[in-house]
Amino acid sequence: MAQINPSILSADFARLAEEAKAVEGADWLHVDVMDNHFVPNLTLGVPIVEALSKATDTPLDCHLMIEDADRWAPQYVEAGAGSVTFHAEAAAAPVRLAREIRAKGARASMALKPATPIEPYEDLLPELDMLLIMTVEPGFGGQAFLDIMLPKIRRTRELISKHGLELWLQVDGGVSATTIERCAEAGADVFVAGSAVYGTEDPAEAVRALRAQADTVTASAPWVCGH
Ligand SMILES: O=C(CO)[C@H](O)[C@H](O)COP(=O)(O)O
Ligand SMILES: [Fe+2]
Repeated sequence: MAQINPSILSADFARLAEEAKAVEGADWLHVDVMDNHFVPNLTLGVPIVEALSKATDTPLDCHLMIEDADRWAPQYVEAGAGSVTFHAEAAAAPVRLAREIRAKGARASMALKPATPIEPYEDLLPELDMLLIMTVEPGFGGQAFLDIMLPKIRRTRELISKHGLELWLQVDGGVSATTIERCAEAGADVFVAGSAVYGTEDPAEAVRALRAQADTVTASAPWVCGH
């Protein structure tokens, strides 16, 4: 079954706890951490992740768009994140970092910006629980989906299959009712959606509708393992 991870970036930051509860039933709550250095935007950090993890039963999927990921990522596990994604471009020692995240008890995930190819990271895939392919330039919600990322999603799915891995393949950026099926057809099975969830009247219903739409594709996909 496809997983839908609503991005809190598109929620009302003055009511974060209520907004987190509004999507209970989603698989994970996606939390975008930005430091105004790795990306030109600033959002939230460890204390807010800690507060959010106490405010909702939905596990937190922390997407760290920050420099010096090696130093900071483990702190997000300690703050209560169930999955921590660092950027390949921001990690000095990605293997050591992934092992540290796993050893602390969270799922380890690595993200690639649009211009970063997957191929140099092929041998690292067994160290990861999820790979995130950005389908916009990271930094802001509400941007248009980059179709040119579809071949990279496809190639990544092929590498995962070739190595017989149970790695989740996440897409993030511009995922909506008009783009989710293309992502699923290319091989994604975890879908982040910000504006397509929180920009609607009924975020919980938007999550259900997106999941049903993705499942029309993933239900028959050979790569989908029992999530
Ligand atoms: O990582 C992100 C931006 O860097 C966000 O997760 C993403 O943009 C979600 O928002 P939307 O679905 O509106 O594109
Ligand atoms: Fe994100």
